[in-house]
Amino acid sequence: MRFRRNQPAKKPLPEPLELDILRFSHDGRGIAEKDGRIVMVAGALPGERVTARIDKANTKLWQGHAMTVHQPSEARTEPHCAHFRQCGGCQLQHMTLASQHEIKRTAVMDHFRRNGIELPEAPAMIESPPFAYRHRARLHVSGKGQIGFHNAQGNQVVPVQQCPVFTEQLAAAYEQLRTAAPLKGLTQLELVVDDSCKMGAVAVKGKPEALERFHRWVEQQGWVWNQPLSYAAGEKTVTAYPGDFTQVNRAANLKMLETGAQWLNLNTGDRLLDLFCGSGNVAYFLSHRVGSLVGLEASEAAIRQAKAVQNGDAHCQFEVADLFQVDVSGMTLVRDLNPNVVVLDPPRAGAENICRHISKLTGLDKILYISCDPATLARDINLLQQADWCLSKLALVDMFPQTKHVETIALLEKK
Ligand SMILES: C[S@@+](CC[C@H](N)C(=O)[O-])C[C@H]1O[C@@H](n2cnc3c(N)ncnc32)[C@H](O)[C@@H]1O
Repeated sequence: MRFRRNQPAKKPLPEPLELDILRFSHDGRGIAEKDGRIVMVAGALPGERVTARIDKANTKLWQGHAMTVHQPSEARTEPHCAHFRQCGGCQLQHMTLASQHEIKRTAVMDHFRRNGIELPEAPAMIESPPFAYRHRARLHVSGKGQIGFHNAQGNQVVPVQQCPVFTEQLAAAYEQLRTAAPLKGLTQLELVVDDSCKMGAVAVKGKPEALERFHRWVEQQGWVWNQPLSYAAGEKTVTAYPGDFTQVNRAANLKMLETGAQWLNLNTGDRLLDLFCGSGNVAYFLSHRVGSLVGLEASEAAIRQAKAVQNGDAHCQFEVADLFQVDVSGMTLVRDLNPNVVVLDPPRAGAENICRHISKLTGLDKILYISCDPATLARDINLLQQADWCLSKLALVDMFPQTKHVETIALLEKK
């Protein structure tokens, strides 16, 4: 016989309550205070009085969502998408683009302040079309074979019919996929459209027979799943397989690269080291402006693509490297390059290890840091400042409108 220990009875959640929303959280929720406790309310804006249902209650923090808004803020707008609230993809569709920019600016400045960096002024925002910007999407499939995005908790697939942040071509392909593709047995797939409107779709996770069936269907549509797609990078064209990293917002990506190029003001005497280079989006945008270039990246597939588009660019070299493990200053390829400019474009984890050691590259005088996570960017810039680097330019890039995410680009110069 097995005995169960008595579990303490679960405390019931508090009744819905009326709250005055005081400020934003970094992820776009409204913050209120009640009896010395912080209450985070999804779908509520500063200045609003709302009735909120509490979904999670700890001693010091309650979390919930707005059921009724009694005094709407001027920053409030009607969400475009019927799935807003259920779908975890967008968090900010209920607010104007100007307020979205304000929260993103505040979030970046707060992260910098926490790391001891006071910004003299609010950084500029490189803007993007607010909708129809996304040319690539990672999608999930439910047990019933319905396709969509995860909910905010990441534990359920929301069967999305249409997504307003998809470009027109991606939206048309999504409709075809949703209504006609054999999805049962898959759990994750990626859909992408390249700069020549060629479609790609690759099953990422699922049962082997479901993957095979899906890829046969992809081929029947004239789409690709195991061939590279093409993207403009300035004067060059880079390629990447469906499922591999490419910037999701092509228009904002180009504006960001133009800003970076202007800040760096490169010439043919420059030697550029591009770390986390992917298949060469940044490297090829800048390659014709520099004398020599080395790109390093962990993905073998991406490096193969970067090498494949060199077209006689003998001054560009690309190699596979795990940049979280190696000290780049010790690599022969890097020592031979003797870079004076580094581009860093790491994943969300940032580039802490590199920032601790980068000053060993004694010829270096400029670092362009492109980041998709302001928390790790601020941590890394703090490290660089301690090693005699000075933050000389900073801009935000609205790479993911309607979502809480923001891209940031920073120029650091040696003191
Ligand atoms: C934000 S993407 C930037 C890619 C490229 N610069 C671009 O614009 O397309 C980050 C890149 O870091 C690579 N990466 C992730 N972990 C890595 C590691 N440990 N070492 C080297 N590269 C890594 C990813 O494969 C991805 O290509």
